[in-house]
Amino acid sequence: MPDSPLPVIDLAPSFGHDPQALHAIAARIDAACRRDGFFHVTGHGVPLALSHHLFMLSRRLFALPEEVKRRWHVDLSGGLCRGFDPVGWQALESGRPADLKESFYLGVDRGPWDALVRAGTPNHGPNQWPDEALVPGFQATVEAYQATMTRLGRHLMGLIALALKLPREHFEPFQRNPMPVLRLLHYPPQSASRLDGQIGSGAHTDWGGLTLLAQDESGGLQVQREGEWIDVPPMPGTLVVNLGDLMQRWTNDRYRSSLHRVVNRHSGRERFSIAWFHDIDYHAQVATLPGCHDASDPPRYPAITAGEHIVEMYRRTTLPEAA
Ligand SMILES: O=C(O)CCC(=O)C(=O)O
Ligand SMILES: [Fe+2]
Repeated sequence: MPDSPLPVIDLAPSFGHDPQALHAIAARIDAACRRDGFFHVTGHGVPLALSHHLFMLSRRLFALPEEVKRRWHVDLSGGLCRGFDPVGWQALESGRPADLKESFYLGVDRGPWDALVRAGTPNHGPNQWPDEALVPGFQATVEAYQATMTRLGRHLMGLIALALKLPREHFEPFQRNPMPVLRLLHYPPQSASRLDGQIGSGAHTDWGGLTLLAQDESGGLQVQREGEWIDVPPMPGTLVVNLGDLMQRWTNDRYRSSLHRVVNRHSGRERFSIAWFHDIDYHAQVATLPGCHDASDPPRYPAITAGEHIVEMYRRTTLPEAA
């Protein structure tokens, strides 16, 4: 396995009952969250066959003709951010040209009877599913992956609570009816004809709770540390975990939501990744955690509603539809 400048944390012992092992993992997570808010995890329990299968289906999906993919364009999701977004839809770094990537967004598949949907909660509703005949097994595999990542995300939130010297269940009330997002990403090869300054994903921080990222072997993900871009190398079988803005706010800046970007440097090579944004309940109030403020370090941020923050960030990074 290649070396990484980020810690590689084996989660396997955290699924057992040895309190010392748990304490040791929580301490490593604490250090990683304070430094960059970025680390690799092994022993995470996500079956390799499941993520391989999802990568394979993602390749199949993005290989479809553009006009077919546009049948599930996000703009057809009725104001939800669900479905296919082509190159040109998003610029994560303001002032840069559109990111050189296309993606497919999937959320919790909620029908019209769902209480949050009936209440008109932004971004809550049904997915747009590609036709089963075009990408056989897509829905079943996505749902299996979503279930696995929901469990892992909750598990990690428990470890982060321990890292913050809070009860392991501290974040449970914020994840009763959450709004996680699965995003399949495809970075076409960066060609000579690309626009000036155009890269796979412009520099950004993630907006929500945790991101759990599976990347293929191409490389290209970079995180900013003390003003320098450092590579987050692919390490087969591991996931990259990074904290989003809400974790930084919650911890009063003790934990970091770091700038990162994707530069697909291999000419002629496409890159695939799968991001799981483990976001909390839309209506969850994120206010400075106990233990993260005192008289000498009062809360730096007002309380914020998780969903409102995330929906606003979608709005800010979506480009007006190119003609
Ligand atoms: O594709 C990647 O490696 C990272 C994607 C990312 O940072 C994002 O979608 O927020
Ligand atoms: Fe990101």
